[in-house]
Amino acid sequence: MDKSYDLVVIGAGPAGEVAAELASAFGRAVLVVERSTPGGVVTTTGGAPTKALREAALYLTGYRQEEVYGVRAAAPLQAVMPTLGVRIEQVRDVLQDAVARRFVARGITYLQGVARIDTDRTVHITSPDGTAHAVASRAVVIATGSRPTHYSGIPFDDPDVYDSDEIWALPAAPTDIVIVGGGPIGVEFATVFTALGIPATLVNKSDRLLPTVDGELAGLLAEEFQRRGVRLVLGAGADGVRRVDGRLLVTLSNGTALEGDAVLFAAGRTANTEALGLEQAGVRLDAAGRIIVDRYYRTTAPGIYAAGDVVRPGLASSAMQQGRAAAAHACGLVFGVEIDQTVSTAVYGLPEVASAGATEEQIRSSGIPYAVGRCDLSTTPRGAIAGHGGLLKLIFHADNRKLLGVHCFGDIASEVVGLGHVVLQLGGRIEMFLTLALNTPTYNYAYHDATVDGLTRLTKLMGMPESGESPVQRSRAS
Ligand SMILES: Cc1cc2nc3c(=O)[nH]c(=O)nc-3n(C[C@H](O)[C@H](O)[C@H](O)COP(=O)(O)OP(=O)(O)OC[C@H]3O[C@@H](n4cnc5c(N)ncnc54)[C@H](O)[C@@H]3O)c2cc1C
Ligand SMILES: NC(=O)c1ccc[n+]([C@@H]2O[C@H](COP(=O)([O-])OP(=O)(O)OC[C@H]3O[C@@H](n4cnc5c(N)ncnc54)[C@H](O)[C@@H]3O)[C@@H](O)[C@H]2O)c1
Repeated sequence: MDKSYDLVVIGAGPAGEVAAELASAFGRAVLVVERSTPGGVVTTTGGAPTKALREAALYLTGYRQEEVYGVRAAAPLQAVMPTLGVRIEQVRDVLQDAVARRFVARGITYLQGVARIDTDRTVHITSPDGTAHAVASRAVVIATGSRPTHYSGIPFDDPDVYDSDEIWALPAAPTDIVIVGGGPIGVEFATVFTALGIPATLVNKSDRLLPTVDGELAGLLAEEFQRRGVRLVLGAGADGVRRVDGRLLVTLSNGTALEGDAVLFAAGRTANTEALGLEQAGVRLDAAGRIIVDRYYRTTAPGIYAAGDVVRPGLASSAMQQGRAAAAHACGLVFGVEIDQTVSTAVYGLPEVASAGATEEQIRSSGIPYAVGRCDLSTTPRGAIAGHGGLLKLIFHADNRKLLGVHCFGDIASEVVGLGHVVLQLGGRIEMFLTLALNTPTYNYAYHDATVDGLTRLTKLMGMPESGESPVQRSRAS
């Protein structure tokens, strides 16, 4: 045995990093094993590179500024493509270096290699040069993440059929592209290709985009995509891809087919559980191949925990919360066990779509009486200056006026929902926004107008209930 640790963390993505840092902050001896680079998917093919790509594509092509200023200071596509690659590498380097530095600063031992767990929580590590290590640990956190799901019938070995890991190796701009999957990945890549002037078709099995997002915002995004020339094919699944006369043909469940120069398949992710020795270690998987955990992120094997995408592919934010909770329990710490139950998401489309809390569909089906306040962002000083519209939508309980959900469609929507997220966490009422001297011009000022709108609608409803379409929905389930 090379050494003994209090905690061995397998995987240096967001879940693994925060698990390690919490345990180390409380004086535990921690080893992180990572087969690739520090930072996980967020820094290699996920959150940071995709947003860096989007931001660079929008900036270099002047895409969203043309309709505001009437001129487009765009660089030609041939010049833009290499610049995008350079920029993404810079962002990756900054973030991977930052994670590596944090490990050093926090006294966490970091070892590059592939890890496998043995029966007695011994972890075997094979370094890139083939050197084998074996370490003992009081506890192990598995944070090995996920990868794109490959479905049978989809020829991923074709050089022009990509998943969201391989798309980064695109050698040149395709003449057009079919994107399969209308979840966050499909929406974000449709945004990038459209900004670059590459015709994109987006196919989604579900009859709407972003099935987990508030329907009103998903509808606004679909309208905006169509206005900008994205071809949307909703309610049809892609069941095959083949080559016909040099082009790719994507066959759909509705009997039709779509043609493209390239295909991006972005329809879900699969947990990385292979070759970890889980079976001999006693760690059980569910039917979808994900590690089964309890509320403390304990697996079915004593002293072995799992967190992040390997438990359920989701967001970096929730992966971090789970990693912290797992490490806290593994090390007997009380700090950090609580998980934020407010669902919060941000998808970086055209424009951003972000939410915290319940959607209108969820609230309606729960039978809670609710009201909605809206603000058209183009009517706020900040929106007018930017020249871009959008929507801030606040949903609140009609009886006690507690905020239930906040949804935003517009520039920096991912930042704007933060204020609502805090009020949701505090269990605050909608009028809490009126107690804040919200700075202007800011997009956050829209909370003021949306609150006044919501209260006005609520008062009208309470005072004079009437049939027909009402801005305030009183929907008590029978
Ligand atoms: C294209 C894309 C965009 C995304 N955008 C966002 C976003 O904007 N916001 C957001 O919140 N989330 C986003 N996500 C999701 C987010 O990236 C994941 O939820 C998050 O990375 C999960 O963190 P994790 O630590 O569980 O796993 P990962 O980040 O996948 O890290 C797991 C690590 O474990 C390592 N590993 C695996 N097996 C072993 C082994 N046997 N031994 C050693 N190391 C191993 C891997 O190399 C990897 O580094 C995006 C995902 C994708 C694919
Ligand atoms: N900004 C963000 O937060 C962000 C960005 C990218 C990815 N992610 C995360 O990464 C993970 C993967 O994202 P994703 O978009 O691949 O998956 P997803 O599961 O969120 O969405 C996949 C979509 O593809 C559709 N689909 C499935 N099979 C299909 C088929 N054969 N034909 C057509 N449509 C099909 C589904 O109906 C669904 O709408 C998610 O957990 C997501 O939260 C988050």
